[in-house]
Formats: sequence, structure tokens, C-alpha cells
Amino acid sequence: MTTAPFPATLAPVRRISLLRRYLRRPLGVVALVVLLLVVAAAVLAPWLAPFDPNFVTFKIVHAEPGNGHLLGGDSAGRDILSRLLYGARTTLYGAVITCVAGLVLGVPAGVSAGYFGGVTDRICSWISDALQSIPGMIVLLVVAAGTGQSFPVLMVALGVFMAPGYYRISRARAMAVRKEPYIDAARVAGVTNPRILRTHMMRAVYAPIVVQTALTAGIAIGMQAGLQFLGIGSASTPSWGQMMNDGFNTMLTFPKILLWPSIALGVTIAALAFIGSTLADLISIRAEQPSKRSRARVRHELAAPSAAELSDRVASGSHEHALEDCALRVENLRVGYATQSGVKEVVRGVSLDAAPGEVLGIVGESGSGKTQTSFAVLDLLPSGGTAVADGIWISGREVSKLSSAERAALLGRSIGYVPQEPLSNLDPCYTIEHQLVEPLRYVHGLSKADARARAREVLVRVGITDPERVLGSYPHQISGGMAQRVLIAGAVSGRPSVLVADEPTTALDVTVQAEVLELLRELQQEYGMALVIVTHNFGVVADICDRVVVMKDGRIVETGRVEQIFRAPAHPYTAELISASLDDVEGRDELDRALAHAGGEDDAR
Ligand SMILES: Nc1ncnc2c1ncn2[C@@H]1O[C@H](COP(=O)(O)OP(=O)(O)OP(=O)(O)O)[C@@H](O)[C@H]1O
Repeated sequence: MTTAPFPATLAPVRRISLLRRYLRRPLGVVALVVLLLVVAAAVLAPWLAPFDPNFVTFKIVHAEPGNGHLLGGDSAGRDILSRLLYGARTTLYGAVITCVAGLVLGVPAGVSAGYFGGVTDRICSWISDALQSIPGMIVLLVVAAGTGQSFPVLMVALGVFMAPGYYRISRARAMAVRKEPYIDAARVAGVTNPRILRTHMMRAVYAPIVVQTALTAGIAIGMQAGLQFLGIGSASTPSWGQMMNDGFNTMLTFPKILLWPSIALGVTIAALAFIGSTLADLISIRAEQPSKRSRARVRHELAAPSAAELSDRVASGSHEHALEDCALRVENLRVGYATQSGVKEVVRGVSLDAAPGEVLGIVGESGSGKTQTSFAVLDLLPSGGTAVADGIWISGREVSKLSSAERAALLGRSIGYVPQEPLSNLDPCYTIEHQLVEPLRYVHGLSKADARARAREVLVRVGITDPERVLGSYPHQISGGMAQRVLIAGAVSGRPSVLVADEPTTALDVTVQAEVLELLRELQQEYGMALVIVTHNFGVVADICDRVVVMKDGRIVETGRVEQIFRAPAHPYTAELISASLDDVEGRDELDRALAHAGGEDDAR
């Protein structure tokens, strides 16, 4: 097999550190600055505080700000600013203890439960559920009474109640990652469970845990203030909760005493919440939707190249038919994604067409932009992908300027799609009947009975001999080949004029592959559709296509009739792809010879 050349234009991936990405978020930066100021105030309290926080001067009882007391005095005659600064220490110290306790208890338990499942999962989940059902505040009051109001013990107890939050997140992540093939590969390679837990699993939970910690710290600070507000904790240790208690008693007469600790508490908790939210965006816990501005920037950059890039921006490929004779025509299509280091162009000026009754192959190595081209035609690009084109015509109608809703309305009616992975494209929760009948009812407006009859008819047409059984089956009850036939049936049931099939046979075994290709060919001829087949395999092209476009690095390097391309490929890349396919054929011949030889020896015996 010939090795495909490494794409010359593939830019190295530039990793941008989390901190640098964080610093690009204004709200996150403000929140971080606020938190750092609170931390600095706590650390530097002995130097910043103008007075001892417990020093009492009767002349500043309920004093207004002034006379050397920037925020005035409290009900006991202590300087409010000094107590606020020292109170920040207590607050942050308590939050750290709580978070560490929650982390230490929740994360290893969650990761183990998610990874091992079974008894471990049942026991850990039972404990977590039990902790969540206990009224935490009451237990904390009991703990406070039983431990002589020891602040660290109280904060550890609070951490125990925070552990289920960490547990649930770690368990869910570990359960998802456990099913990944690379975990099986690590097991097969002999990597031990403790090592898999330490490396793969801990790495998988790291991001959500960072976010959870920021949020837990905020909750811990609020709970801690609540406990201190209730009078728990040593009176000689200044805390924001105690200060609020003091202010609450004189709220109507001296409201400022309550105001300062409330502001400190509110601002600190808000800062932690914004930090958590920004981190959640950055480490993709929430799927980030590209903003309108970012889309417009990508569109502008794709449509208006800089002068230096113009030579590379000429459309590649050509048109074989007049516009009015095309079922599909694409002119100068570009697809790009906004990345941290600028716009990544994955389709760079593609022009192609297909007439009714014609089979067009889009062929190229992995990553050459075949799928992105077909997704742009279908308007099914993943979030973040932006397409611009001089025009896309489906059944003679220019669709590139239509709204998303109008483009969506074409799917299943004017243009159909057959995906690569048949089983993962069927919903495991619904029967095949439901999945075929619903689109016919809601997209094509058929009655339930008519839709069922049509579904049965197309199933028979795609070669399913027992349609009743298949209609009543769930996806896991049918084979991959049958699932692909079902998807083809769904795609052609609306009689589209263009059918796009993206590697429709890759996930199937060799005998089924040939049958599915044959079926596509028959349906295409019967319905007079233009069939666009995306493939990396010249064997498929030779089997079924009339014409072919060869793609490399997002551009078409060659286009022509299949016989002509096989006979005399004009581009060395095409020759290389064909020779890779022929290598396979030789391999097949050798295998056949070896099997014939083995058969002969058996007969002789
Ligand atoms: N969501 C995405 N964000 C950024 N880049 C993407 C995204 N999806 C695909 N790409 C990039 O687009 C390029 C073309 O991908 P495409 O899926 O079209 O390749 P392909 O030729 O169909 O290959 P394959 O047969 O392996 O699917 C690749 O470099 C890929 O990394």
C-alpha cells in the first residue's frame, strides 16, 4: 500500500494555554482580579489592617466612617475595616478546607465508581445519595456542638456534604470515558487499573473538577457565613458571618455595619461564580456556540482574501453540464472554522456539478475535505463551521443565500443523505417503523397509514425481504448492512433529486459493501437522481461512478470521467491514490491464489 503524502499545507496545531485563553475573557479577568484582591487582602491583613480586629474603643461604637476608621466602628467599638480584612482570612481558609475535603472524598470515589461499576458503584452511590438526603445544616450544628465549635472540623464536615457534587461529576465522566476504545486498548496493552485510573481517568475529570471547585468555594463561603451568622465559631476570630450578625441586630439604626460584610461576601461569591462559568466555557464543559461576530469574521475572511492569498483562492474543479441541466451545482465553495490562531480553511474553493442520473464520486485521502464539502452542500456543517460559495444550486434552485430553516426544508425533499455509520445514525430508543414513518408524516404530510405503507414499500425496494419484522425491530436487533438499507430507504423515500452518500459502505463487510453499492446504483437509475458518493476508495469509484473529482487539502486537483482518470491520471496525487487501490487488488489476487492452492492441497489429500 502506498503511503499517502503528508499534506503540505497542514499547519501545526498551536496550543494556547488555558491562562492565556482565560485572559481573553473580560468578565473572567474582572472576576479573577476581584478574587486576587480578596486573597491579597486576606494574606496581607496584618500589614493592611489599621487596628487589631479585636481592639475595642468605646468612642467608635456605631461610628460613621471617618476619624481614621475608614468604614467606621461596629456595635462593640471595633474597627470595621480591620475586621473585614481579617475576616477574609477566615473565609478563604474555611473555603479551602471545605474544597479539599470535598475533592479528597468525592473525586476518587466517583472515578472508581464510574470505572469499576458494579458493587463499588452501588455502595458509593448509596453513600452519596444518603449524604444528599441528610439536612446538612442540622448536622453541622450538631458537629459544632460536639466539637466545641472547632472551625477546621466544621469546615471538613461541610466538605463531606460537598463531596456528592464532586462524586456525581467524576462518576459521570468516568462512566463515559470507560467506554472509549482507548481505555480498552490500554487494558489490552496490559496497563493496570490503578494506572488507568491515575492517568486516563483523572485527566478526563480534571476539567469539570476545576469548575466544580470554583463553584463549591462560593457555596462553602455562603454556608460558612450562614453558620457564623448563627453564632457558631469563636468570637475572637473575626469573620464576615459574625459581622453580618452584628449588623443584622442594628440593621434599622446603623445599616452600614451590615452593608460592608454583605458587599464583601456578595462580591467574593459572585467572583467565584464568574470564574467557574468562564472556565466551564473554556474547557468545553458547555458546548460553546460561535458568536455572530465570530461567524461574520470567518465569512468575511473566506469571502475576501488578502492580496497575497489571491492566487490560492481561484476556484478548483470544473463544471461538466450547463446550469439548467444540473441536479447539483457548486461554485467556488469555501468552508472555514474559527480557531484560536485564526480561520482554518478546510475547503478552499471547490466547484463541481452532477446531472440527474449521474453518479459523481468525491475521492481523496482522509482530511482532504470531502465530508466538509458534502456537509456544506447539505447545510449540515457542525457548529463553528461556516460556508461561503458563489452559488449552490439544487434542482436548479440557488440555495446558498437561503435561511437555515429554508435549507432544512430541502432535506429529505430535494436532497437526501446516507451517512457513514449506519447503526449510530439510528436512534436506539425507537423502532425502525417509527424512524421511517415520522419523517414521511411530518416532512411529506402523509397520513399514518400511507406513511407506513410507503415505508414498507421502500424497505422491500431496498432488498429487505421481511419488512414487517424489520419495521417492528429496534436498531440493535438488525445487522449493519440492514441498518444501511434502512437509512437508504429513509433517504430515498422522499424521492430527492440529489442523494449524497458519505462513505456509505465503509462500516460494512466486503460482501455487503458490494450489495449496498449495487442498490444505490439501481435506485439512482430508477429515480433518476444525481448520486454523489464520498469515498477514499478508488475501488468504489471504479464500481459505481460515472465521473470523479479528486480532492487534496480542501481543493480539487483533478476531475473527469472515471475511465479517463483510470487510464491516464493527470495529477500525480490521483495516480498515487489509484495505485494504492491497485495494491489492494494485488493483495486480493495473492490471497485468492493462496486459497486456491490450499484448496488444491486439501483435494489431493
Ligand atoms: N468541527 C471541525 N472543526 C475544525 N476542523 C474540522 C472540523 N471537522 C473537520 N475539520 C477538519 O476539516 C478537514 C477536512 O475534514 P473532512 O471530514 O472533510 O475530511 P475527509 O476528506 O472527509 O476525511 P475522512 O474520510 O477522514 O472523513 C480536516 O482537516 C478536519 O480536521
